[in-house]
Amino acid sequence: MLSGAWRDRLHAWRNRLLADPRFQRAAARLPLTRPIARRRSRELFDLCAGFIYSQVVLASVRLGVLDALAEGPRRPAALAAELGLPEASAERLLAAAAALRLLERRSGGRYGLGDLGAVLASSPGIRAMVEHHAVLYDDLQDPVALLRSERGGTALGAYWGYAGAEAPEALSAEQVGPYSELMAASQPMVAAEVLDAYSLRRHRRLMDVGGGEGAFLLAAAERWPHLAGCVVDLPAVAERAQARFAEQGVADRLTAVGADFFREALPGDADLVTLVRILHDHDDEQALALLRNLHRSLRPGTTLLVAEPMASTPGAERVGDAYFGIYLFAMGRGRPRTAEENQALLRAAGFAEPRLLRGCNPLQARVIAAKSRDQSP
Ligand SMILES: CC(C)=CCC/C(C)=C/CC/C(C)=C/C=C/C(C)=C/C=C/C=C(C)/C=C/C=C(C)/C=C/C=C(C)/C=C/CC(C)(C)O
Ligand SMILES: C[S@@+](CC[C@H](N)C(=O)[O-])C[C@H]1O[C@@H](n2cnc3c(N)ncnc32)[C@H](O)[C@@H]1O
Repeated sequence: MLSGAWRDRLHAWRNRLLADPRFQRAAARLPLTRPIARRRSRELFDLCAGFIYSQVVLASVRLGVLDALAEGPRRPAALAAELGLPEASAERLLAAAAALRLLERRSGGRYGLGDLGAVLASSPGIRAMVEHHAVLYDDLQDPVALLRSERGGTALGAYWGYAGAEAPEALSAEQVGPYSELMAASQPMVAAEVLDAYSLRRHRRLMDVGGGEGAFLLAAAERWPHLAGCVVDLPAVAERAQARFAEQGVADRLTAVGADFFREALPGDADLVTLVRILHDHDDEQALALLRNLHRSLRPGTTLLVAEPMASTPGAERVGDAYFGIYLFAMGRGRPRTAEENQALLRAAGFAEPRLLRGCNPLQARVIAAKSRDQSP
């Protein structure tokens, strides 16, 4: 094993080599290194141009290109009028979207859905996120100013009304509506990952803490019809959940409780508790306070699942460290934690045996299971 100092020397040598234009030209010419050189230059180009790709995705979603092509391939001229675009603009957008594999060129000058476009067209959750990113775009206009600023005071912080609120329990229906809708739209992707990672067969009662308008609880109850449960969230959000349960005719099995999860006692009758996309919203001190408050409410042996995207996840570093790292920074509080950091927080709050579950796709969430401990002295 190389020591840290030797590894640093090796990296310094590699970086000098990579920065040398003669090495770059030679690597691009040699048949053995050419594929690597091309891949690296494409990767760097993509990092520099990613904002344009994102806007092509946004335009395709907003103009309804994907919906239109979900019905079958079309020519640009035929699509232009429907999209409300001049023909030349439609051609430019369709060619860009095809290069990004949202679309594919088909025979006779037509375009159809590409493989990535087919997934995007089928997912209201991803589309809602694409639209939502407009809020973050404003805050990222000057990333250096954002990074130098005191955290808070951003458009994204205002969007997530509870972030930095003195009295989150007083948030109004108007303040919680947009984020609750966004969370509900994107929840199916997360719920699938969590429910595939952990079987609820032997559980009877699920409490989803910070469960929004109940989308995760509904997905769990649909997969496991024997299950009853409740959502705990801020009063204005719990009202939305209650209305949803009534609308779906499951209000006898699923209920909603309005409470501040930092300060109030939570119902203690569940044998499974979930925190889905919750802990990373909060700085360490608050996350620990939440876990401790939760632990106080639970019977010993209750299972807790923590599910959220995590930092340093092999193969999903860009999601955890880059996307959610910057997203939560702009939001004004919280950070993506590694699985190990989340496990340490759980132990510090009194939970035992935290273990990372095997999942299918860590992009949406990784899942940690732990148990509440006996708290009697
Ligand atoms: C021959 C054929 C047909 C195939 C052979 C090859 C083959 C097997 C291909 C597989 C194809 C396939 C099934 C692909 C599936 C792709 C999927 C499911 C892609 C999913 C993509 C998901 C995305 C892009 C999700 C984006 C989510 C975002 C941006 C979430 C943001 C969340 C936020 C902002 C949350 C905020 C909450 C807060 C505040 C941080 O707490
Ligand atoms: C990022 S959302 C996650 C919602 C849901 N678990 C999901 O994954 O779709 C965070 C949730 O925590 C709730 N929340 C924030 N602060 C809270 C507090 N102090 N007490 C109760 N709920 C709170 C919010 O209202 C929101 O529904």
